[in-house]
This record gives sequence, C-alpha cells and structure tokens, in this order.
Amino acid sequence: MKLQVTGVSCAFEGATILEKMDMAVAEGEFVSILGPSGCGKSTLLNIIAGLLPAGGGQVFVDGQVTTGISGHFAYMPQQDLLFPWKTILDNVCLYGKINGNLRQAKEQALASMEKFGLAGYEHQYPDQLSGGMRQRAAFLRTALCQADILLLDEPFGALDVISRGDMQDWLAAIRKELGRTILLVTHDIDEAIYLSDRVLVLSGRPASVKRELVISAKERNKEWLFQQHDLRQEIYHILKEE
Ligand SMILES: Nc1ncnc2c1ncn2[C@@H]1O[C@H](COP(=O)(O)OP(=O)(O)OP(=O)(O)O)[C@@H](O)[C@H]1O
Repeated sequence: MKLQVTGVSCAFEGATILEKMDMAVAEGEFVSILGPSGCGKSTLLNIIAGLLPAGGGQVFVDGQVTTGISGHFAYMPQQDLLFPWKTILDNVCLYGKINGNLRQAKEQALASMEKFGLAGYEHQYPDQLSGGMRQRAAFLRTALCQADILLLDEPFGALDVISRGDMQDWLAAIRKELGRTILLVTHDIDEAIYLSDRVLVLSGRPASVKRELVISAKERNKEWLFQQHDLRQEIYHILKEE
C-alpha cells in the first residue's frame, strides 16, 4: 500500500474525534472520503499530512512510518490561499521558491499552464481570474510539489455548481497524467462517485470507516454518473443513518 493509516486516534479537549481509524490507499489510487459534517475528515487529513500529531496510531508511506511534515504529501485546502499580490506564475511556483529551485518550478509551471487552463494568465493576479481558474492555479501549485500523494480537502467546495462540475471533468481528465495517489475529502456524493476508484464513508464521531465502496467503470462521463442511482442512494442512506 502507498498510504496506510493504522489505529489513528485524536481527541480535542476530551472529545474523541477519531477512534482507531484504519484505512489504506494503493499506489496511483483515487480514494474519496465522505462523512457527516464535523466527523473529523479534515482532522484526518491534517494528521496524515503531519500538520497535527495523532493521539495514537501510525501513518505509513511505502511501508515506512512518517511523523511530522514529510515530502510525501501535497495538501490543498478548501480555500485557494493564493497570495493576491503575487502573479499566478509566482503563486504556483511558491514551493519551488521555498525549496530553492525556482527556475525549474517556473519551467514546469509554464509547461503546465495550458493543461491547467491557465495559458495567457501567467502574469495576471488572482482577483482577475474566475473562482474555477483560481482553484486550478491552487491545484497546479499543489501538483508542482514533488510529493507523491495529493491530499485534497474539499478543493471545489467554494465553487458554484457549474464551475464545480467543470472542475470535476477537468480533474477526471487530467488524473492519469498527474500519476499521483490522491485522497479527496468531499461532501458531494456525486463528486466522490465520479472521480474515485474507491469511496470510504465515515461514521459520525468518533469517526471510523463505516463502509467502503469500490467504483468500477470502464469509462465515466456525466451520463454514466446520472445513472448511478443505486450507488448514490446507498451512500446517502449510510450517511443519513449517522
Ligand atoms: N484544533 C482544534 N481544536 C479543537 N477542536 C477542533 C480542532 N480542529 C477540529 N476540531 C473539532 O473537531 C471536530 C472535527 O473537525 P473536522 O474539521 O476534522 O471535521 P470535518 O469532518 O472535516 O468537518 P466538515 O464536514 O464540517 O468539514 C469538529 O467538532 C471541530 O470543531
């Protein structure tokens, strides 16, 4: 397994949020996490990313225990967190600048602008772009990290329904090229079905994996997604029971 979480627990001020959570993601797999509001999804991503210490349990990458911040993860939060005073190019090269390889980061960024729908906007500022474009810029910044696992926390949550649908199509199309292992937290059942190889449905607090659903489809498109009534209903009922 690329990523393995074993027996991870976490409590805040005496309230148990995660209790002996176990989950795993295979190399190159796209796994989505759905769960009731406030059950601890972001907390789990924060622990995996090493931003928050676990109260127990361990996180393994390629079979090795990881603690604290490691180069394995690139984390994209819900807000795009672009610096308004920096151009799109400078924003997406942020990690390259921090790591001292700005030149290489700029080359990679410029080569990727087209693929990320940002060609021609390199020297514009974030407030000159649409919400979807800003999310793509934030996504490019995440993708330019050398990290092999992308942690995406509701990356399209702030977008209107049309932009969100477009971003889902875009991510579905670009996923193979990215060639990364992806863990996505979402509130959107359709988003999880559309994008994932596997969906993990968490229980209410303390959260654990309540159900795991493998989504297998040769080819996916919006028509295919509309036909997934049974799957949608199944996930909805699991979430509603919580
Ligand atoms: N640093 C913290 N200190 C205290 N409590 C916290 C902290 N971080 C999160 N919590 C609490 O832990 C619980 C789980 O939060 P978390 O953000 O992980 O849930 P979530 O499932 O991602 O929520 P949502 O679905 O609303 O995005 C919440 O009740 C939250 O208030």
